[in-house]
Amino acid sequence: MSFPLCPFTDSRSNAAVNIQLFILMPDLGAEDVLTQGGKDIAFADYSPLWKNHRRLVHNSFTLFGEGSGKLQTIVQEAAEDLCEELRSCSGQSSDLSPVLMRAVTNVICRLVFSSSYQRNDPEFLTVMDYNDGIVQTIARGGLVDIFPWLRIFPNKDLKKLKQCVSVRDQLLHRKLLEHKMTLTPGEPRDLLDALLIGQMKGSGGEDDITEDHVLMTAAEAFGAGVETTSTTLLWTIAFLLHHPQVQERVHSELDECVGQARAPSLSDRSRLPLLDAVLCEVMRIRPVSPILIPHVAMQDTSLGGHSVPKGTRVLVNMWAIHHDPKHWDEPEQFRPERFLDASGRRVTPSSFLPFGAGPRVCVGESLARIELFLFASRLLQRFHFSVPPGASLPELQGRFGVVLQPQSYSVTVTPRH
Ligand code: HEM
Repeated sequence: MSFPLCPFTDSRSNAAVNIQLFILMPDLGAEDVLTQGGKDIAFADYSPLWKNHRRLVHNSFTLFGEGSGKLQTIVQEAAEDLCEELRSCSGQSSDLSPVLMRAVTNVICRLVFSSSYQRNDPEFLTVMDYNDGIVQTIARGGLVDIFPWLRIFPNKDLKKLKQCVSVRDQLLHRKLLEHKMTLTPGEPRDLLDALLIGQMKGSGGEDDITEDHVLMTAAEAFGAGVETTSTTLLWTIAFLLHHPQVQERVHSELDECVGQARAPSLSDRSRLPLLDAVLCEVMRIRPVSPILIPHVAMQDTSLGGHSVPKGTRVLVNMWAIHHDPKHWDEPEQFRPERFLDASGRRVTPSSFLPFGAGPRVCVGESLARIELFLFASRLLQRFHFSVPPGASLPELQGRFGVVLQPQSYSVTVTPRH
């Protein structure tokens, strides 16, 4: 029997459960440096403290998300800046990656500590610089520390990582102090405020978060929220270059349902099912996190007939789930229609899990979906994307950095109106 293999690991999945099992090995350092030994959410062990911490973050994303419209305003403004930047290089061959990265980083800066930056603001350049340093050193290390069975993290990368993390922590610490001095309990302005209020409300129990948890959560919003979202947008444009007829249909949908006079808003989402389906199909065919984040068995158990001793590191092979021919007809084909029913309404197949599932499902899922929709809809409302004359179509194989990303490619951006 053959199984859909994730090309980015060398392990065969078990088709019944699509899970890969590894014996837990000692951690090697980078994860500790990044998170002060698990004071974030993603790498913290399951515990009452982690539950409380995650709840605080989830509640603040909900507060700023669909309900209040604050996040919509932040993303729409960032999308406007992005469009202006693209307009200035229209007709030229461009690499979208740094432009998208800047736009998404700016959203996270506003959401986390309410700073809104111009492109060349020195503080913004510092943020971009240390984030890039962290991403590059981790990617070069082959994710060894996050996936520690791979190999020892090279020392020079660990040194560079420590430098970047130190600059990051100094900046976040300064923001934290400024926030403490201007905080109004009951009126959180951003994620830092919401976490500080959560910390102040602690009852002195074992689930109280500390100031270090507040700092590491702020840091994690960048680590988990920038590369994932900007890379998904990059994949979206790459697939639309390969499928120009799909791009045309998305343009028509936007013209009919939104027009040109105003920016798309979240209330348009249900009226733009094709665009929504394109984003889903991109996350199915190229999940940026194809083996999620490693999980650990908390007790002896079994999965699909394999015994799983307590402490086993468990990897969920999302790549295999998203490419399993039992669930997806011709899984290698890019077909947004999979996510539409016969009357064109959006549907969600049960084997579609780009944000994971269960208690450790991505805590930024709703935030990410809002960003993806608002950025993609505004970009496609205003621009046509094409392959520059003489250039090749983007390579769709992908490469594994911190996330699964496309090889760099160039695109010509042409204003539509
Ligand atoms: C397209 C964008 C994104 C994708 C595809 C994505 C995907 C994922 C996946 C697959 C996981 C692991 C789930 C598991 O192991 O079971 C995860 C976890 C996580 N994500 Fe995201 N993510 C995205 C954006 C974001 C954003 C914007 C944030 C926050 C600003 C965020 C914060 C987190 C955190 C904190 C965790 C760890 C959750 C926990 O362990 O409880 N993510 N994400």
